[in-house]
Amino acid sequence: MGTILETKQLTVCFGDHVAVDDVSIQVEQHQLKSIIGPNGAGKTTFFHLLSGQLKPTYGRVFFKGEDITNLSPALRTRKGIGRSFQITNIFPHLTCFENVRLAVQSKEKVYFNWFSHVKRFKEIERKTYEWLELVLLNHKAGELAAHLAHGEKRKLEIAMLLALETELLLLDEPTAGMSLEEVPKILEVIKRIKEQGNRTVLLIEHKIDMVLDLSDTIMVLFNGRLLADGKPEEIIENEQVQSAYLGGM
Ligand SMILES: Nc1ncnc2c1ncn2[C@@H]1O[C@H](COP(=O)(O)OP(=O)(O)OP(=O)(O)O)[C@@H](O)[C@H]1O
Repeated sequence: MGTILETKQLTVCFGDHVAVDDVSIQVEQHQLKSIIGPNGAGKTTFFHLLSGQLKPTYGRVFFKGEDITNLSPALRTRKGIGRSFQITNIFPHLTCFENVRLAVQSKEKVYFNWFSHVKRFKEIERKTYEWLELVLLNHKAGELAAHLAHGEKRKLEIAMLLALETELLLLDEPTAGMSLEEVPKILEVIKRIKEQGNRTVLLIEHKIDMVLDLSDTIMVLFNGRLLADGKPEEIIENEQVQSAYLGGM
């Protein structure tokens, strides 16, 4: 295991407002790190800087040792950084199966030999069902994505990110807008991804029980600054974190 993602003094200003302020972190490969902090702390802005939607005013982002600060979002995706975009990445008029198959196919090479083509097709189909199974959507394979419940759409989006062989998953509040019944299912999906052991996950989440249950480490942002970064038990005990949260509320 080593560091897969690193930020050095990452900073972004909107006019006079410093939304992310001098944040230096390291994320270990195959770990799950959560980002918590009160509303407006800079969590989503920090994700924008990692995925390339925003360029920093100052500081650098490194992925697997390579400086990616100036790369576009598309190039970062190709390198293995995938972000869930609150279901805007799915094709509503295709079935769940077709959505995931598109992602699987985009990672496969196509051969123009009839026999290998048939074999390849079966392999793509097998992989597609595997991803649907992992996100607990195999029973919905034939259903149009547009007809899914909100939580199911989020799971479909995660399946597509996994099928794209994303090494680093950026999940921004995966339970946002979900019904109470849907939340445990997304929790189960993230646990399954962790159990597979070959992805790194950065998770923004307000549900603190879920964060404590899932995280190897937690970083806390407050007014754009990194207030704490450590194991869940250290974060819970941290007095600055406690007062920031209580003060923030
Ligand atoms: N494009 C922008 N222009 C100006 N200010 C912005 C912009 N994007 C974010 N901000 C400000 O930066 C701060 C951080 O916002 P951000 O959305 O990152 O917080 P957050 O921690 O994700 O909050 P929440 O938990 O409510 O989603 C806020 O004060 C927000 O108003």
